[in-house]
Amino acid sequence: MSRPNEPWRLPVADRATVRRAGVELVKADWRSMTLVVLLAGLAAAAGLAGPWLLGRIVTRVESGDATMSSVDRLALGVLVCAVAQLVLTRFALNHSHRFGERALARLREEVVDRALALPARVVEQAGTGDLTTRSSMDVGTVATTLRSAIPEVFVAGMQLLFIFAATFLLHPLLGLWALVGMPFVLLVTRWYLARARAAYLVEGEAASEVAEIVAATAEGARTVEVFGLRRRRVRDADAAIGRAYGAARRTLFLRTVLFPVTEFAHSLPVAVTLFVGGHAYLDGSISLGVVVAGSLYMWQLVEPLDRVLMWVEQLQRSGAAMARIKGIGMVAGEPRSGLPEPADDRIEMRGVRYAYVDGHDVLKDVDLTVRPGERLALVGPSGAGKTTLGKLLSGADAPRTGSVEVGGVPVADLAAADELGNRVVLVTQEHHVFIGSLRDNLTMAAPDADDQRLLDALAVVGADWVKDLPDGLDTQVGSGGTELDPAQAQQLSLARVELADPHTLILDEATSLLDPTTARHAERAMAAVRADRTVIAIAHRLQTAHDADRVAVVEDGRIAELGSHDELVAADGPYAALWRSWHGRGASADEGRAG
Ligand SMILES: Nc1ncnc2c1ncn2[C@@H]1O[C@H](COP(=O)(O)OP(=O)(O)OP(=O)(O)O)[C@@H](O)[C@H]1O
Repeated sequence: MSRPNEPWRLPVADRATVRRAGVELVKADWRSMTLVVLLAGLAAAAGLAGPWLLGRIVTRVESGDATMSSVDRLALGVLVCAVAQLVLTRFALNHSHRFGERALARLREEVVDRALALPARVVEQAGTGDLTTRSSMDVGTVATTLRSAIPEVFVAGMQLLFIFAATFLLHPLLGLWALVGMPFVLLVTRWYLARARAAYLVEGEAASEVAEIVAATAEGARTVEVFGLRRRRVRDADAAIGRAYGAARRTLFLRTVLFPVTEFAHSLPVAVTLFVGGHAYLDGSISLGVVVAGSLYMWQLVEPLDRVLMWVEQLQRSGAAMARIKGIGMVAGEPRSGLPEPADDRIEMRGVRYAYVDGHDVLKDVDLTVRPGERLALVGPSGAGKTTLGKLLSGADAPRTGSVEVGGVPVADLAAADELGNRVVLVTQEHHVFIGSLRDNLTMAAPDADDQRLLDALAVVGADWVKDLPDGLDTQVGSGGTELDPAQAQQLSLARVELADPHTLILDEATSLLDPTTARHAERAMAAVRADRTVIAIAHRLQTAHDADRVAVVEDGRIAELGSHDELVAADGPYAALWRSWHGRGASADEGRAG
């Protein structure tokens, strides 16, 4: 699948990591797994008693010493064993599914944690398609295995072991012939296993590529239309689908060799037992009851062998899926535990360099100290690096070199450990309303907050509309629920900030799309949240800079000037020029301040 200009992809974990991950999932819930194995073993044993009892009935009838009551007793035994098998299997499956769901929940949480911890630059490089496929399709594949694979493989494995043992005990000759299909199974499984992991990894990667192209085309539909790129996108999508089709055909080919050969190998012992047993019966060396029981055992062999095989295939598929899921963590890194507590609220950037694309630094040796409680405005021409600076200050990404720390602890580490949200928060113009109740939307910022605290936070941002909601904090919002207008959505997200209670806000004051009345409400809500906090504002309006304690002028990835509005105007440097051009060429600083 290697192609020229292949895009950068998220990595894939090696076999040892996948094995360790599987073991850890089982270890985390080992009691439940032990119970499942025990129940499954008992069910398998109960299943074996049936053919053995049937064989005894045949032997008695054949030897002529069968009475009505002895046959009835044996038949009742068959029935009891069948019922016992049914009940034990039911409980084994019930426990195994519950184990699977718990393990899956842990895996899902891990995927979400790791995906959220991915540096923004990595997400952009990898594309959302790959990430989405890994966290949905791949998690789904592993889910199927977690729910059923372990108990099913155990049940089937034990059944096989017991059946072979029972056949040997019944008659060693029949026991030996029972193994006749094994060499075929071993050879074809070896052949398959040598190829399956690579083939399934390619299949997963091809699915990611299709998802990526579809997502990117949908997101950029207007651009595609405006620039007449439709044909090109269709061609790219066709090529990706073609590769996905080829990858799926390869895995299909592997299955079409594996399954028929093993089907044949499974049926072979039944035919051989009937043939060899029949001859032995005719020459009087074996009883009819033994041949019947032996054939029934061989017949019983087919189903667990089929199941084991199906799961071998599914395990390969989910091993590849797990390798892709664990690959996300390889970039995000393990969550760091035991981070020291920041000594204070001071934010320091030292010698920071940062690049989106290797070799093109967009921040170049930035040093900046933000004092607790101050209002700092970042200004500068478009593309100078203000937003990037904001991203690094908010821990969304780590610098390439240098450090960004709050109270002496790297902000990116605090963000990865989920410890930054109550210290430094980036407030943008995107105000996401999550599907769920209003309460859910708020408590995500403060899980322990009671209703009164939630209502107080809403009151701070002026969200009076909460009183009019039919179900109050229980009102369902987000897609499909009560529609919140842009101003309400902003108030909700600012109420979340108020609840998280960070000491520092980084405000990306992107040009607002709100209408004037809504903008006024929004401004009031924002002012309420800003009060008593350190504020770093990425300013698009110079009025913000004018009102700030200090202004940092960013030019070409560097801080060109730093000082108060008055100092910078007096210095007559780049800021003074910006200020003058905002007020009209030649305007005095006093006039500017009045504006
Ligand atoms: N995701 C990205 N991938 C590659 N380059 C990027 C990315 N985002 C920004 N850049 C580049 O980094 C540089 C700094 O961009 P940044 O958005 O930080 O500037 P800015 O000062 O905030 O600009 P604006 O005022 O227009 O928002 C620019 O040259 C921009 O093209």
